[in-house]
Amino acid sequence: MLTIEHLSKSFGGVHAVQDVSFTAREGAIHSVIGPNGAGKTTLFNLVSGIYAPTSGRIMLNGEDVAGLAPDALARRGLSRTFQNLQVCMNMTAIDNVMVGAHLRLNQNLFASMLRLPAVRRMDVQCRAEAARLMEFVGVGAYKDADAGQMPYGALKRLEIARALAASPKILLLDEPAAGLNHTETGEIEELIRKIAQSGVTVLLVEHDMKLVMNLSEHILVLDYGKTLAVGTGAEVRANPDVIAAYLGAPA
Ligand SMILES: Nc1ncnc2c1ncn2[C@@H]1O[C@H](COP(=O)(O)OP(=O)(O)OP(=O)(O)O)[C@@H](O)[C@H]1O
Repeated sequence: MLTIEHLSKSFGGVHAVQDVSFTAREGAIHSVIGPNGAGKTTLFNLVSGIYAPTSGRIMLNGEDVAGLAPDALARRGLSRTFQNLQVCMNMTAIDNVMVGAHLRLNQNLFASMLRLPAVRRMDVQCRAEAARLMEFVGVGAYKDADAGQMPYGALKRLEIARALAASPKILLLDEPAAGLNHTETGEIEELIRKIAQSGVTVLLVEHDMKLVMNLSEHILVLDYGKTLAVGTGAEVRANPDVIAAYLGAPA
């Protein structure tokens, strides 16, 4: 479904991602881990169309999508969340989720301005779907709330609902547990599992190792922009290079 081939990205003299290859299996949960500055965010930004690669290919369902903009990728079934919340606080929670659906829907501006019946019907459907997704991620109680009234943990879930509103086949989650307490992290773990069980391929960047190890079928470890190790949780945990990179000691 998603294959990254020899992907590299440099910023001037900084080689943030160097010759990274990776394949995501449909319906599975994959994680990208590595010490600070390893290149995880850059890799996510490449895959989600925020950066164009310096070299390499990003194949999504057989098409090279490297350099396509995020909205073009959303229409091809790839959406993401952000490490720092990208929720509009002056909008209602449900309107935030509906923004995600509009990435996918091909709305004619003229028809929208005239509020034609077909547009109104689509709006009603879109709102119902957004409400369903809010229930799915566990923030159904905030359907009528302004986003600004929601606690941080609920906003993290709201952002996931917005990404799901684009009906992705592959979902990139950038540090979904950042800033969450132990209980909330456990709940996010359950939610991510539920998303994968619904058939969505998940790609995760996360610093919480327990969450990564509990969830991931496959892990890519980056260090200084390069692939340090790949494998299952047990494999990467036992890898002396990975241990050295995290502890800062020679293997
Ligand atoms: N826009 C940019 N311009 C210049 N250098 C950048 C840019 N983005 C990232 N870098 C550099 O690329 C390297 C990889 O950074 P990146 O943010 O991808 O790492 P990371 O693994 O996500 O780190 P963290 O875990 O701290 O978020 C770092 O050396 C960083 O300083």
